[in-house]
Amino acid sequence: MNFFGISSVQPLLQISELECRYGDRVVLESVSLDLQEGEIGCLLGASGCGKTTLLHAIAGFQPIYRGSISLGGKVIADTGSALAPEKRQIGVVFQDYALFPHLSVAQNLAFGLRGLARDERRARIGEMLDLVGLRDYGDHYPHQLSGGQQQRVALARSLAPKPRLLLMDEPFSNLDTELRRRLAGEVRHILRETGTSALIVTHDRNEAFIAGDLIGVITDGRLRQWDTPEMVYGAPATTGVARIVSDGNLLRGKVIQPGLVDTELGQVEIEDTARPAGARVDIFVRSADLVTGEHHRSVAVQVLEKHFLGDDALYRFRLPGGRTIEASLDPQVNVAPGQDIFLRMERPLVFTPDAY
Ligand SMILES: Nc1ncnc2c1ncn2[C@@H]1O[C@H](COP(=O)(O)OP(=O)(O)OP(=O)(O)O)[C@@H](O)[C@H]1O
Repeated sequence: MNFFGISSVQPLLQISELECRYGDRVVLESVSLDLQEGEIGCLLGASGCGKTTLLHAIAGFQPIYRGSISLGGKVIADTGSALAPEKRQIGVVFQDYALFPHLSVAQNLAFGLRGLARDERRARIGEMLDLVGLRDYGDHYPHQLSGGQQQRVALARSLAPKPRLLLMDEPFSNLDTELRRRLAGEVRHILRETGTSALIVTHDRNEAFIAGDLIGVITDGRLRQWDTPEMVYGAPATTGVARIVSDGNLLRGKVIQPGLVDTELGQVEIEDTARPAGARVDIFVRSADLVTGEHHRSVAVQVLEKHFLGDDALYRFRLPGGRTIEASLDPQVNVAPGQDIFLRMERPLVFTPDAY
């Protein structure tokens, strides 16, 4: 128990000030995060930001330049030492499933269970197949399964030896959007059922929101925020995080009076009244938070494009100053390219300029 009466539980995974390099090039810098036993963390970020490098460092496939990684309170890697990957009790699921094509599903699962007695092994395989809903597929070969089924086998194979931590690198990226999101939900359920902690790399924010208790957003090799899905979405730490967790537009602004900002898209009220008149701010407005109709804060903008998407439509507008922005609006809004429409923003997110 600490001073506040909250028991301070030792995190399962603790990464502290981690730095990784390829040659002289720094690809991860000052990365720190804690993952508690049973928690699922999702790492989000654009291609090349360093997500896979981070997973590889945790798994033991990537040397670390600075900082440390601990599992269950024991350092498994720091600047001077590294525990061999096979001794870390960490399971890994890759994007390409990596199933052995010449082995049946049951034999694939048996691969990680070579230390067990035959009966125990058979029981564990049955349990795992049940868990992933493939009870009758033990004798099938990988090529006889759909992509989603293959990924479930890969998950079962990684969970079979009861790893302390499971790492998944873009596990669903070979699947179509609908299946990807459904599997993200299933994986969450399976990890919960087995009490397995996991870190999942993805570039699909919806997948991350569905699967994760915590979301980590990486831009340019730095972990900018490590927080609940609600906080990462509702209060992104930087404009870079905002861009990764939602579609929207970044506008330059200037505080005219505390609580009121002038931008290229007119004036907008902000909750933060601590910023003084004259201060420069960046305003991020989500595409879904742009509203049409006459209002004392609205500005006339020109419709450039309209793309019907079904439930909504994606519009591109030209602001009076010349730049373009995107908005997600009701497809029933009756305007055509070339026409003007009144637009204003709601729920602006305010940042100090250049807070990437
Ligand atoms: N073996 C390597 N040698 C040199 N540079 C590398 C190597 N592997 C990755 N990189 C570089 O390190 C950076 C981070 O790569 P990493 O694979 O971790 O990114 P990522 O976020 O997982 O990307 P993606 O989403 O495309 O898989 C990239 O700029 C990449 O080009």
